[in-house]
Amino acid sequence: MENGKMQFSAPVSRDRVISKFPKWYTPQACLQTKDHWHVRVKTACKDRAPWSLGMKMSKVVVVGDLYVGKTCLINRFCKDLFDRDYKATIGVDFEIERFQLLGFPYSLQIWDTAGQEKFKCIASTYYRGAQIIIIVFDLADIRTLEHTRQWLVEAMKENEPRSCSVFLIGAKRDLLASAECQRVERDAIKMAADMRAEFWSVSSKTGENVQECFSRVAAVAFEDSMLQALQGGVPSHIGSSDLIKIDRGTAGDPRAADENRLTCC
Ligand SMILES: Nc1nc2c(ncn2[C@@H]2O[C@H](COP(=O)(O)OP(=O)(O)OP(=O)(O)O)[C@@H](O)[C@H]2O)c(=O)[nH]1
Ligand SMILES: [Mg+2]
Repeated sequence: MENGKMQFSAPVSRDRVISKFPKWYTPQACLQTKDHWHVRVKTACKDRAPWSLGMKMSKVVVVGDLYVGKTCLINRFCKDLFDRDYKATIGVDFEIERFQLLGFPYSLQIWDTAGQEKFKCIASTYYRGAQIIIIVFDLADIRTLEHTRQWLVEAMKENEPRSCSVFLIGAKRDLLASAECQRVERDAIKMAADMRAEFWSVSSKTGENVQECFSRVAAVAFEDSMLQALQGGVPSHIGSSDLIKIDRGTAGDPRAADENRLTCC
C-alpha cells in the first residue's frame, strides 16, 4: 500500500526475482560476507514496510576509461546483447531495470557514462545522487585498473561517502588465459580492498558473471536503502531530483537537455 492505494506492477522476468541474498564473487574484496538478508530488512518486508517507506529505485552510475566495456556490460545485462563494434558513448545514457526483491518491486536506474575525456564534463553532472558506483576496467589492459582510483575520486566529489557502495568490475575476462586472469585479479582485489569496493570479474561477450554481479548490486542497493529508511525516514537518494523523473522521448528526457551542451568540453 502507498498513500492508501494498493500498487500493482507488471511481473518481472524470473532472473530478476531475488529472494535469497546473492553471493559475492570473492570474500577477499566484498562489501559484506553474510549470505542472508539483514534481519531488520527481512522483518520490515514481512510487515510490508517497503510500500510505506516509498522504496522504489536506486541510482547506479557506471564509470571507467573509454573502451573498457561499460556499455557492453549494461547491454548484456539489460538486453542480453553483445556488440563487437565499438560505439563510444556520448555524454550519458541510461536504462531502467526492474527487479522483485523479497517480494517487492524495486528498480535500478543504471547510468552509462562516457569514458572519453571530451565528454567527461557532461557525464560527471550525472554522478550526483548515486547509491551504487560501478567502476569498470579492462582485465586485458592493466593501465585501466590503475585509473580506477581517479574515477572513484571523481565520482565521490558528487556524492556522500556514507550513502554510496562501490563495485570494481574487471571486464573482458574472455580475453585472458586463466593464469593471466588470476594474476590480474589478484592486483584488482588489492585495489578493490583499498577502495572498500566489491570486486567482480565478468565477460559481456560470454555473459559470465554478469547476471550474478547485477543481482548483487540490486540486493545491496535495496538492503542499504531499506536500512537507511528504517533508521531515519526516506534515504537521501530516494525522491531526489536526480531520480525517477524520466520521461523518455519527451522534453523530460535528461539527455535531451545535454544535446546542446556536447561542445562544452
Ligand atoms: N572480447 C570482449 N570484448 C568486449 C567485452 N566487452 C566489451 N568489449 C569490446 O570492447 C569495446 C568497447 O566496449 P564499450 O562497451 O563500447 O566500451 P565503453 O567503456 O562503453 O567505452 P566508452 O563509451 O567510450 O566510454 C567494444 O568493441 C566491445 O565489443 C568483453 O567482455 N569481451
Ligand atoms: Mg560506452
